[in-house]
This record gives sequence, structure tokens and C-alpha cells, in this order.
Amino acid sequence: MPLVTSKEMFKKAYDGLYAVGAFNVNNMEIIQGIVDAAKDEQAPLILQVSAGARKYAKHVYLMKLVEAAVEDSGLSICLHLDHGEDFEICKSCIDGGFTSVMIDGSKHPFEENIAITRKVVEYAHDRGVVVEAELGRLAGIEDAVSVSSRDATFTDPDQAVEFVQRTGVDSLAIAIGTSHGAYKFKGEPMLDFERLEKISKLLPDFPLVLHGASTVLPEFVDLCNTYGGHVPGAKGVPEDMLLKAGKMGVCKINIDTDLRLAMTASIRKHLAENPGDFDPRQYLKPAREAIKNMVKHKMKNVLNCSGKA
Ligand SMILES: O=C(CO)COP(=O)(O)O
Ligand SMILES: O=C[C@H](O)COP(=O)(O)O
Ligand SMILES: [Zn+2]
Ligand SMILES: [Zn+2]
Repeated sequence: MPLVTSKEMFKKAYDGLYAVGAFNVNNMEIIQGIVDAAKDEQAPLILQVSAGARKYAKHVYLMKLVEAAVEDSGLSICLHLDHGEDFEICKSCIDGGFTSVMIDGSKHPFEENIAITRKVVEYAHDRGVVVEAELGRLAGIEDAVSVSSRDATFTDPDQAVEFVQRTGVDSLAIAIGTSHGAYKFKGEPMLDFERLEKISKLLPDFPLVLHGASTVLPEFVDLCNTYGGHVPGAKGVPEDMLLKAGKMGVCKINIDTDLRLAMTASIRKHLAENPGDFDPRQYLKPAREAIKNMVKHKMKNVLNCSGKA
């Protein structure tokens, strides 16, 4: 069973009014927790790797772990580069066996974003790899660069159409009020659904992507804070908003922060309650289980993609 692209996954998700989860992976336990969940739920799955993850775990380790996950689970998995910042990193992932890459040219002016995206699309499509691009800017932390919310600009619907037509890109990440990290909203959570509706009407049958889409589940924030952590006022995208987005053309929902919180909450709790433990397996096993249960919950109740593998 080889790695697959997201082409078929998105087509089914678009028609079926649900979304596929794209989960960031950095090590074996995170991969196993997510893949076990997808297997239990028989859900479609995208595993994504950031530049930071590639640096931390090394390309070859992540590649082999994901290949092992495919072999062990029998699932079709899409392996995606998250936030590729230039042509070189996209090329290196395409050459190295990824089935999908993101070229994130959102920090560049419109014409430059189009040019760099087109270049990646040409290289990728010739090799059977699909491409995600981004238009508009999210607030929050991205690759250690903090984009202040003032500089974040929402995606312009007409520009989105021109961008897709001129680049031939396979999916587009849009900015409608989500942001990366654990502190997404100071006040009430709010997304610009009117904008999403416009974009989605102007781009029929085209998969949109939502970054910064963790819910920042209070259960895990509370556990972190109870067992010695300090993540005050963390807040994410409410689950009902994500469900709604999945019915409006959003086919890929990116989740990293919720994985980090679930894993850290579990480890903090375990070590606080078992101060004598020092075998990493003793705390990584429940951490892997926490990730699995959290991802199963997302697939069933938020992405609505259980049984759609
Ligand atoms: O968009 C993401 C990765 O590209 C992750 O977003 P979160 O920080 O909301 O999990
Ligand atoms: O987009 C951000 C993702 O959460 C990846 O984060 P990272 O660059 O720290 O691996
Ligand atoms: Zn971006
Ligand atoms: Zn992102």
C-alpha cells in the first residue's frame, strides 16, 4: 500500500460535506497515536511535516516512520509538507517521496506568490504530486516568525479565483480569522463565514484548507495548568465552527496545537502522579493513547470523516 495524494480524499470530502484531518507529526508516538485513531475510525488521513519537524526528526526518519505506519495499518495515507517556504524545500520533499506539498508564498506580494506557486505546481504535477498554496495571512506564530494580528489580512475572494486559475494549484489555504498556536482569540471566537461562503461559491468543486484550526481543548489546557504548566487564557476554534466550515468547501483542517496539548497534558499528569517513573515508555504510552483518543473524537465529531477511508 503506497502513500497517496489527497486528490481523491478531497473530492469525496467536498461531495460528502466533511473534512479530512491533517495532523502535524514530529516523532513515533505522535504518528502511532494518530494512525491508530484513523484505523479505528476508518478515516482518511493526511500526515504533515513542517520544516521544523524535518529539522527535529530528520527527513529520513519521518519518511520511514510514515512508511511503517502505512504498512502496519493498511491505510492509504497522504504525506504532506506543511508551510514549505520556498521552491527548494518543496522540491526536496517531492524528490524525497512526499505525495503533497504546501508552498506558502503568503508573505510575498500577490504576483510573487503566484510566480513561486506556479513554479512548484509545474515541478510537482510532472511527478504526480499535489500542491497546496496560501493566500491571505494568518495571525500567530508560524515558523518562529510572529505575524501580528494587525498585519494578518483575510483572503480576498476575487483574488482567490485569479490565484487558483493562474497557478493551477490543487487546494488553497485561506485566512478567515483562524491563527496558529494556543492563543487564537482574545475575546469571543469569531470566523468570517460570509467570506468563506463567497470564496467557496466563486470556486465550486475546489478544496479549501483551514490552518490554525485547533480547538485548544479546555480539558488538556486545564490538565496542563493543574499539573505544573502555565498556559493561561489559551483559546481555539470552537468545534461547531469547524463542523460548519467542513460543509462549506473546507476539505482539509490542520491540527497541531491540540496534539501538543494532549501529549503534554498526559505526560505532566503521569509524572506528577508517578514521581518515581523514569522509563520514557511509562509516560509516552499514555501520551500516545491520549493523542489517539483525541484524534478519534475529532474524526467522529468535528471532521465528520469516520468511515470515509
Ligand atoms: O495550521 C496548522 C499547521 O499548519 C496548525 O494549526 P494549530 O496551531 O491550530 O494546530
Ligand atoms: O504551522 C505551524 C505548525 O504548527 C508547525 O509548527 P512547527 O513549525 O513549530 O513545527
Ligand atoms: Zn502561512
Ligand atoms: Zn499552518
